[in-house]
Amino acid sequence: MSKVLVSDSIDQAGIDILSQVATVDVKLGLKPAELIEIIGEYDALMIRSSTRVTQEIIEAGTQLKIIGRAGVGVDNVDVPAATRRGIVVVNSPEGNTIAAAEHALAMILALSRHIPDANASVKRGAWDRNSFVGAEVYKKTLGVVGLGKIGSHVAAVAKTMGMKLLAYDPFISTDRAEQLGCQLVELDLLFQQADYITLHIPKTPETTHLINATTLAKMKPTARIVNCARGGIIDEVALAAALKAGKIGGAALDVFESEPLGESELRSLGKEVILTPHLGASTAEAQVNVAIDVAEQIRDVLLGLPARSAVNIPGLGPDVLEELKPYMQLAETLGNLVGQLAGGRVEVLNIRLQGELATNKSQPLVVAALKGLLYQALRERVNYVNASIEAKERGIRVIETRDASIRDYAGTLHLEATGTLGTHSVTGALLGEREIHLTDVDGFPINVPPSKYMLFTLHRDMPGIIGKLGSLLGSFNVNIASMQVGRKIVRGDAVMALSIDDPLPEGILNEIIKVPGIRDAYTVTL
Ligand SMILES: NC(=O)c1ccc[n+]([C@@H]2O[C@H](COP(=O)([O-])OP(=O)(O)OC[C@H]3O[C@@H](n4cnc5c(N)ncnc54)[C@H](O)[C@@H]3O)[C@@H](O)[C@H]2O)c1
Ligand SMILES: O=C(O)[C@H](O)COP(=O)(O)O
Repeated sequence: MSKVLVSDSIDQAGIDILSQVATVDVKLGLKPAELIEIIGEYDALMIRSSTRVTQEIIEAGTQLKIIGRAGVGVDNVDVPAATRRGIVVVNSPEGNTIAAAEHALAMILALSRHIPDANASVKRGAWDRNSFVGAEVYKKTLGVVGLGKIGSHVAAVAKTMGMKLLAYDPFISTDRAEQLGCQLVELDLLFQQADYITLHIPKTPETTHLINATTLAKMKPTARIVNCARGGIIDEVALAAALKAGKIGGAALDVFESEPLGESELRSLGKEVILTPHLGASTAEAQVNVAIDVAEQIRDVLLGLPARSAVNIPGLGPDVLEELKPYMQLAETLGNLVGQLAGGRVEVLNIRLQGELATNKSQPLVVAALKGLLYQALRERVNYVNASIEAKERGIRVIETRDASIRDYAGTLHLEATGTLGTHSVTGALLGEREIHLTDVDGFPINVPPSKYMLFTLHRDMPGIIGKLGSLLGSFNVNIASMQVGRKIVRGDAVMALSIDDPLPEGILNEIIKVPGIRDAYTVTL
C-alpha cells in the first residue's frame, strides 16, 4: 500500500479520501532535518503553506510521486526541482478563493472602522468613542491589483458596497474588467487615485517589492493598503516608514516577507495597522474544499491516473484534460511505437496534428508523445512532468505542424522520428468508441489497433511472402493474432503489421529479413 505524509494541518475530509488508497501519517511541525530523514518512505506529501519543500527534501524523497498543496500558492515548493525528478505538484486553485476574498474585504472594513483596536479597548474596560471615528467605503475608490479569481470576487462585492473600482492587471482584457465594473488603468494612476488598494497577485520577480518607498510616495496620504496575497509584494520596512511618517493612511496585512512574522516595526504601530497570521484561507468551508480537492488528486495519481490541477504539467487544466485524455493516450502510444521503429538516438520528432485535432491545444499531446518516445530509454522514470525536460536534455528537437484539412479520418496525429538509424513515421486516429487505431506506418496506409507485441515488416508485395513469414513464425511457436498489409501500389513496396501473442524470441528478426522479398523487420512492445 502507498504511504502519504501529511505535514501541515489538513481537514479530516482529505485524510479520509487518502486513507482509501494509502497509509496516512499526519506529522505536524517537523523540522527540515526531520522531514529529510523520513520523506524517503513516502509516495506522496500533502502540505499547506507552512512546510517548505526544498530541493534537499525533494532529493531525499526517492519514492515521491506527488506533492499536494492544499491551497493555491506553491511558492513554498521548489517546483523546478520536483519537475526534474518527475514529481507531480498539484494545488487547489479555487478551493479557498471566497475565503481569501472575504478576508481582504473584512480587512478593508476593519481598517476603515478600527474594529480590532476598538474591540481591544472595550475588552480592556474602556468606553472610548472618540478615538475610533472611521471612514465610509461608500463612493470611495478601490484599486484592485490583480483581477484574477480572488481580485474579481473582491471587486464584485466592493461594487455592491458602492465603491468605484480601478483595476490593474496586464493579463486581462478590458472587456473582462468592464464586466466586473472595473476601469482598467495603469498602476501609477491606480496608486494616485485609490483610497483603498488591495493586492491579489502572485509573488514573482516582477511583483516582489511592487509596493516600496517610491510607489508608496505616489499614494494619497489617506490611502489604505491591504495585502492578503503574498508576503514580499510589499517592502515591509518601507511600509512601516511610510505609515510612521503619515505618507499613507493605513495597512492591513495577512501575509509577510517571512512567516511567522518575527521582529517588525509593524507590530509597534497603532490602529492604522492590522496584522493577521496568514488567515486568508482559514475558513471551515475553504479547508474542506482544498483538502478534498487535493486529496482526490493525490489518490488519483497514486492509482496511476492524471491529476486535474498539476502546476508542473504544461497546459493541462481540468477542462483540457477531460477532452484530451484519449488523444494523449494516442500520442503516447505513437511516440512509443515510432521510438522503437527508429531505434538508436532520436534527434528530431515531427508532430503533425491533422483535421479536427489541428484546433486542439497541442502542448499536452507533445508532452505525451515525448513520454512515449522516451519510454524505452527511461521506463517508469519518464512521465508527463519531466518528459519535455528529458527530451531537451537529450537534444531532441520537436517540430510541430498543424493541418486542419480533413483527409481519410476526422482527426489524426502523425509522428515522424529521425535519428541516428534513419527516419520512421506512424499515424494514428481515434475510431469508434475512441479506440486507438494505427492508420499509417512509414507512409503505408493500414488500419489496425495496436497490441502489446507487434511485428512490422517492410517487404515487396508479391505472392507467397505472407505464407513464408507465417510458416517461419510458426516454426518458432509464435502465434499471430492479426495481420494486415498496407501498400500504395500493387506489387510495389508494402508494410505488414502483425499482432502477436507473445514477445518475439531472440534471433528470429535475423531469420525474417532473410526471407526473399522482406527488406526490413521491426519488433515492438507497447
Ligand atoms: N492569504 C491567503 O491565505 C491566500 C489565500 C488564497 C490565495 N492567496 C494568494 O492570493 C493571490 C491571488 O490568488 P488568485 O487565486 O486570485 O490567483 P489568480 O491566478 O486567479 O489571479 C492572479 C492575477 O494576478 C494577475 N497578475 C499576475 N502578475 C501580475 C502583475 N505583475 N501585475 C498585475 N497583475 C498580475 C494575473 O493576471 C491574474 O489575473 C496569490 O498570490 C495567492 O497565493 C492568498
Ligand atoms: O496560497 C494559499 O492558498 C494561501 O496562502 C493559504 O495558505 P494556507 O493553506 O497555509 O492557509
